[in-house]
Amino acid sequence: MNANLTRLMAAAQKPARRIVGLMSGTSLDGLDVALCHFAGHGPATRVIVEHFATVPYQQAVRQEIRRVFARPEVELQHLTLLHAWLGRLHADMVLSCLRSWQVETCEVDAIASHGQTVFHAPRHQHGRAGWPNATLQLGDGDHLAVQTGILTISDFRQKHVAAGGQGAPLAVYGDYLVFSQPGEDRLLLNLGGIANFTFLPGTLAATEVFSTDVGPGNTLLDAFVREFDPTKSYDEQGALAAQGRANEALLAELLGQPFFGEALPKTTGPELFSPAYVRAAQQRTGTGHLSPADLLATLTEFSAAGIALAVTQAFGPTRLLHVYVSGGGLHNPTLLAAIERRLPQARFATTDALGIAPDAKEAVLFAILANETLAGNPLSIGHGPQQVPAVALGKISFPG
Ligand SMILES: Nc1ncnc2c1ncn2[C@@H]1O[C@H](COP(=O)(O)OP(=O)(O)OP(=O)(O)O)[C@@H](O)[C@H]1O
Ligand SMILES: CC(=O)N[C@H]1[C@@H]2OC[C@@H](O2)[C@@H](O)[C@@H]1O[C@H](C)C(=O)O
Repeated sequence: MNANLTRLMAAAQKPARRIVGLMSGTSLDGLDVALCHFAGHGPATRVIVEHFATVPYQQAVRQEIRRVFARPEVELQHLTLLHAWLGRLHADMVLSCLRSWQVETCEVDAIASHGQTVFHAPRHQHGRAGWPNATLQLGDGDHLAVQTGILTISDFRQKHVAAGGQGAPLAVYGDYLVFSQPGEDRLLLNLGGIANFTFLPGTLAATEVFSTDVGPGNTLLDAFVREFDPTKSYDEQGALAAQGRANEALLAELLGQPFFGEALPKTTGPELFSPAYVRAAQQRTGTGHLSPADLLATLTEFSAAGIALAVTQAFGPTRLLHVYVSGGGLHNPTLLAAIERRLPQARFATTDALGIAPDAKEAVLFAILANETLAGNPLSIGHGPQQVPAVALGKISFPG
């Protein structure tokens, strides 16, 4: 048998394994690297995060990604180069994390790499009749495998699309396996560039589980803060928004986007929720004069309102939900306060209460997906339009 396959089978058959989960999200803040120790798979999965770091992207890296990020038209050569360049950059970042944690590459069974989303195009967003859902992540897994010498599983979203999904949210698989709790209706709310949640019923009925994007999280806040002050990349602690007052006319106009009326589950991205979208809404409502603080206050309310709308759409206004928050938006108290005010029926905590640091959660989720691809079986989750594709996700890259 090919030596790579022998190694793959050995990794798959181990009772426990170590997987490095990688996530670089729509905020372009950096690469999240989580070294996870797994025992078991499927509903018996036990995961411990041994080490976690966010390796920040240098400004120059962000600029290279922004040349193609969420843009319908790009320079094809640059896109091509980025695919290889990001693969190598991510490999260097993994190797430097492992060095600083004093972990040898031979002690790691696999890397689970999400890659960098550069364009997300679900059907409802691209609107081309007869064309499928589509999504594109860069940072090819072969480069990671060859540069690090570690078996790499990557490009998880394509199989989801191939099997009828929109390529996201993939959080549902890992959330279901590690965060379900009998007797507690849980909502795992992630506040990244885009906000999403997974519902985990206290009955543990897998058919009721689903995951959906709900609208912008931080993406618009970041974009306008950058525009007001290019030296900043986000509204530190939500301080600017806290100084302003939300403009109700603009808020209502922003919420008029048909995305908010669509059935759950659904996905979106900065392709739709962009500064251009906000400016057009400002023009229609004559609110182009808003101060930076008032605009940030309005956009912060917009993110909170999108989340509350989806929760109410799914569960009605009174259901008691235990919400566990993760993602960078957790560091924005103005955003959190707005969400809590709009969901008075919910109890809030962070995923720390569930044993996973909120900043590490998405990287851990991809490690869980790789663990399932290696050792698990396709999971049957959801029902009807909320059915989650029951497939093994990701592509396997051998180091040699
Ligand atoms: N101290 C802080 N104050 C305010 N906001 C913060 C702070 N730290 C992080 N954030 C927000 O969190 C964002 C990063 O969040 P995160 O890493 O969860 O996003 P992501 O994974 O890139 O997004 P997605 O989940 O949509 O792919 C930053 O861009 C910023 O908006
Ligand atoms: C296409 C894409 O990269 N989507 C991301 C993004 O960031 C948050 C939200 O939009 C979510 O749909 C998804 O990531 C998480 C990890 C997911 O798939 O569950």
